[in-house]
Amino acid sequence: MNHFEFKDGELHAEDIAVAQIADEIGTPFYCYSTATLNRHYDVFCEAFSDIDAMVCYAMKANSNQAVLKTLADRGAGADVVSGGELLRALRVGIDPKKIMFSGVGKTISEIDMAIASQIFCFNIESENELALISARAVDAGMNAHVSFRINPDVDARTHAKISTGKKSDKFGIAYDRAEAIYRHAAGLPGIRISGIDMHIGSQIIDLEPFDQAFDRLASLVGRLRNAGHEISHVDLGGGLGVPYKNGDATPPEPHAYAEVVKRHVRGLGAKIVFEPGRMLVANAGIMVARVLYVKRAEGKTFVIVDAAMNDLIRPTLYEAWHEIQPVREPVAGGETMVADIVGPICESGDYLGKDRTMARVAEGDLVFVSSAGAYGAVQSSTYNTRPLIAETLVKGGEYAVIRERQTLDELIGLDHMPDWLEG
Ligand SMILES: Cc1ncc(COP(=O)(O)O)c(C=O)c1O
Ligand SMILES: N[C@@H](CCCC[NH3+])C(=O)O
Repeated sequence: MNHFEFKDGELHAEDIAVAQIADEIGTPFYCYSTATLNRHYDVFCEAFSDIDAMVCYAMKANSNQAVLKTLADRGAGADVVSGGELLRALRVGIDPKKIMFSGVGKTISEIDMAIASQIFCFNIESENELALISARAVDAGMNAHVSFRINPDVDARTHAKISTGKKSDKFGIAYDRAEAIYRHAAGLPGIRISGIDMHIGSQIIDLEPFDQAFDRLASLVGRLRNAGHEISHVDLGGGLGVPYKNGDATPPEPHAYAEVVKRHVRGLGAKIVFEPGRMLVANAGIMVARVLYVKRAEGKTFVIVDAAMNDLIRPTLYEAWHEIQPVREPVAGGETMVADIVGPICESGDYLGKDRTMARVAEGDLVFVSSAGAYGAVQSSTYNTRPLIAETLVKGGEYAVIRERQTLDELIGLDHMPDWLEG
């Protein structure tokens, strides 16, 4: 469900015409809907209302402070993967007791910051990280609450670049080594074991891999408890896919996913933690761009827009499909065209969509790219010295700019001239 709809022939974000925002702030920009964010969060939580669950939003999907605060105000905790994300979460007032720290490469300063903040838990991914966290906690005179991310060696059947639960992936502790590392951790100072964790990948549209992985994790929990370890929470990660393209296999609804979850963990008597990212924010956002040129080449038409791969890299990085349509509602039976929708960047990989049949557009028209709320703005870059674009948030009939478009002076000003080039 999302709140981007055509009304009176024009795309609206909730109750505001997207063209109005474009006229007022210029293009390109991201636009998010508060109502969709709230709705997605509520649907996910409702599916787990009958168990002890904690939802830690995987803020890597969209870490804008206003988006984060919208979800935090609804009750979300945060799954963070860097000191920067931790700071963002603390700054919007998320209770440290609802913050998990994931990731294979936590640095000393990030570990110190998380220990000092007394977060809910570190998800530890290696023996070396365990040793470092133990040492830093002892130095700080504190105990760090930890769980271990277990790699269940399950194929999530998603894009290879976003699959994380096979033993060939860099993530987690090998399933067969789990009991040994818990035994070792139990004897370390500064370490307080509190749970277990897994995350097998993203944009998963099939319940079977979840089923297999949860089954493996639940049996491991039994063995760890028999060995005397306290497993008071079980973190099942994120990964639930979202619909991007009409006609593709429909991803499972949260309640179907919840059934699989509960089948495996209901009897464990543990708090169940989730780290959803994409399913909360992907369809709560669009990217809006303006057509610069329509270029007819031999056997091909290119719609060149003012947004590019630096603003939304998913199409070229993961061959991802995002629906692209004009902001003015196409009339039934109107003229169509087949085109590649591309940006101004000097790479043939700079496209937002290829061979798309769409309503005919002309120079100056506005188009929008759907399902761009997750892994959109957060993965943007300034390649070709293109400033980071604005982000907006709509609520009812109002909108706010929640991140200004970067100015060229800000962008170029990040460079420093060494002494030998001065003058
Ligand atoms: C550790 C961890 N948790 C949660 C997520 C969120 O995944 P998704 O956005 O697919 O829900 C990710 C990203 O894949 C992740 O790496
Ligand atoms: N960036 C990826 C998802 C990565 C998930 C993070 N572990 C995407 O856009 O699909």
